[in-house]
Amino acid sequence: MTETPKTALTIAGSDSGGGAGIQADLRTFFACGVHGLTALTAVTVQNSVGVHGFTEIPADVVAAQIETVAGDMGVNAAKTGMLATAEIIATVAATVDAVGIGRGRRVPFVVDPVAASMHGDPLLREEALEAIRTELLPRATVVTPNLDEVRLLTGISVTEETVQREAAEALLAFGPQWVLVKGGHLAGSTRCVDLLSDGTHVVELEGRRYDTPHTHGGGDTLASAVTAHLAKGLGVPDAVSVGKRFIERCVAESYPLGQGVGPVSPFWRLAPDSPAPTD
Ligand SMILES: Nc1ncnc2c1ncn2[C@@H]1O[C@H](COP(=O)(O)OP(=O)(O)OP(=O)(O)O)[C@@H](O)[C@H]1O
Ligand SMILES: Cc1ncc(CO)c(N)n1
Repeated sequence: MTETPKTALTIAGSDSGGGAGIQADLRTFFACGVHGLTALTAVTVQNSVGVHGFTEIPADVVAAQIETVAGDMGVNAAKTGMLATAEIIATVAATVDAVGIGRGRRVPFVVDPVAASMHGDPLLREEALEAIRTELLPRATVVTPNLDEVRLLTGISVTEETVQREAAEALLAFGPQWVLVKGGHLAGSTRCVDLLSDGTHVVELEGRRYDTPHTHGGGDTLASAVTAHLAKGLGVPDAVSVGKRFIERCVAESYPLGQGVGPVSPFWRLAPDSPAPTD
């Protein structure tokens, strides 16, 4: 018999194109050596060109998925992706509380406050933003907004790296333990810097910026890699640092697919000479 791997739960939407959402989360969990559990929140009709619509899953079914795997298999770390509506967000908040997931609890909780696809198509109903602020951010061990999400949540436009700190402070005021302000959308630089802060420790995670349009699923893949490494027992700064090295390589290995934006790729992890960044 093989030893049981750690488990990571993703609470997220499906991307029919397979590059983002729950599909990206599962392949990242696999690539990082943890067993992936899922609570599906919405089904998007999506390809490399954009999101053509979505249907959400009833909130009680989202809750039941979380409860049923947590009660039987146990969850070592969890993350959120697309949550679609204020009702689903409130239900997820109550359910993670009930099963011991979240800031200050046994199980670390990564909140990726997904608001729109990289094409600008909405993945969250407008009225649900306030629910992210009040229901999810206070429960987050780490929140991982991109720059558009930073602007929506705080009103701060990050146009240069120096403003990432101010944005992190503004987000910390909503109550998460750590904030990771991702810098993928800061154009015009050869480096790609994400800023991690808990208000006391501020860490600049610098990576190379690759000149590729194919970064679909990058945010989901980073948040999932962080979640996987939290599940394995790393602390937040180490899990984020490993996650950043993981996503950097996934962007380097991204590929074209379809007429639009191709996905980042964790396939390099399958090569026998490619140890995980923590190995
Ligand atoms: N061209 C690039 N080269 C290297 N790393 C990148 C590049 N673009 C983004 N990244 C990294 O990928 C991760 C995701 O960042 P980004 O800000 O793009 O998130 P996102 O907008 O949520 O992603 P998504 O494309 O899934 O919507 C970050 O660690 C960022 O630094
Ligand atoms: C389902 C889904 N979740 C998240 C994203 C953001 O990458 C996306 N495009 N689709």
